Amino acid sequence: MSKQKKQFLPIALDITDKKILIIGGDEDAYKKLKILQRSTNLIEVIAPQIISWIKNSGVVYHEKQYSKEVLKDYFLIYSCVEDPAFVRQLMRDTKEAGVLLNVHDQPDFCEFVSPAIYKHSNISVAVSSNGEDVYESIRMRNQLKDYFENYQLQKQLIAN
Ligand SMILES: C[C@@]1(CC(=O)O)C2=NC(=C\c3[nH]c(c(CCC(=O)O)c3CC(=O)O)Cc3[nH]c(c(CC(=O)O)c3CCC(=O)O)/C=C3\N/C(=C\2)[C@@H](CCC(=O)O)[C@]3(C)CC(=O)O)/[C@H]1CCC(=O)O
Ligand SMILES: NC(=O)c1ccc[n+]([C@@H]2O[C@H](COP(=O)([O-])OP(=O)(O)OC[C@H]3O[C@@H](n4cnc5c(N)ncnc54)[C@H](O)[C@@H]3O)[C@@H](O)[C@H]2O)c1
Repeated sequence: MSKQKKQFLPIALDITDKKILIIGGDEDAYKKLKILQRSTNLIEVIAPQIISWIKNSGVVYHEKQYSKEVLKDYFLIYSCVEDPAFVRQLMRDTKEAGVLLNVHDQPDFCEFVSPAIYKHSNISVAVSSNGEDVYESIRMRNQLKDYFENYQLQKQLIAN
């Protein structure tokens, strides 16, 4: 039987005073951290080995293995670990703890996916392909970014 296609709902979540956990401490985790830092400072990282870029980014980090007891302290979990056995266990743990999980670059395992975002003051434009074509999302976000930046520029020119 063919697998049912996933459906993702684009929404905007209130993350005020809510901590986000990134599991994994390599370059992928760093990229994810930089994206999340555009929206919040309440991010923590856990991994047995953490690269210095992450350590120097001002984030709270825990240089140790993840264990499921930590999940209750966080609102969202982003995993940047490749090991499939680890991911399978993490999916069970997050389900049990009732916390939402994003698995970096693996839509089949994601309970939410990250859109490509353009943010200007209070306006956010978020593009998602329902987890199907991230390159198209990034391309479209970049086009929208150009459009909005030109629009801002034109407004400034008219005002002066
Ligand atoms: C938008 C962004 C947000 C973010 O990550 O926060 C994001 N990916 C970004 C970058 C990026 N991703 C990849 C590269 C190539 C370089 C590299 O390999 O490193 C780059 C470019 C780069 O890193 O510069 C590879 C990739 N990504 C996924 C797959 C698997 C697949 O498609 O099946 C593959 C392998 C594809 C292949 O086969 O080649 C999957 C996902 N990536 C998503 C989001 C979700 C879908 C969103 C949607 O619905 O469209 C989803 C489903 C899950 C998730 O991760 O949430 C962020 C842009 C940040 C920004 O520019 O602001
Ligand atoms: N079983 C497998 O198939 C398997 C397992 C591991 C890695 N790999 C492959 O090996 C390559 C490189 O592996 P890698 O070591 O860079 O990837 P990795 O996914 O093991 O590690 C990525 C990051 O996650 C962290 N991490 C690993 N286990 C963790 C845990 N229990 N708790 C918290 N953080 C943890 C690491 O410290 C690292 O920072 C990848 O391409 C991957 O596909 C395959």
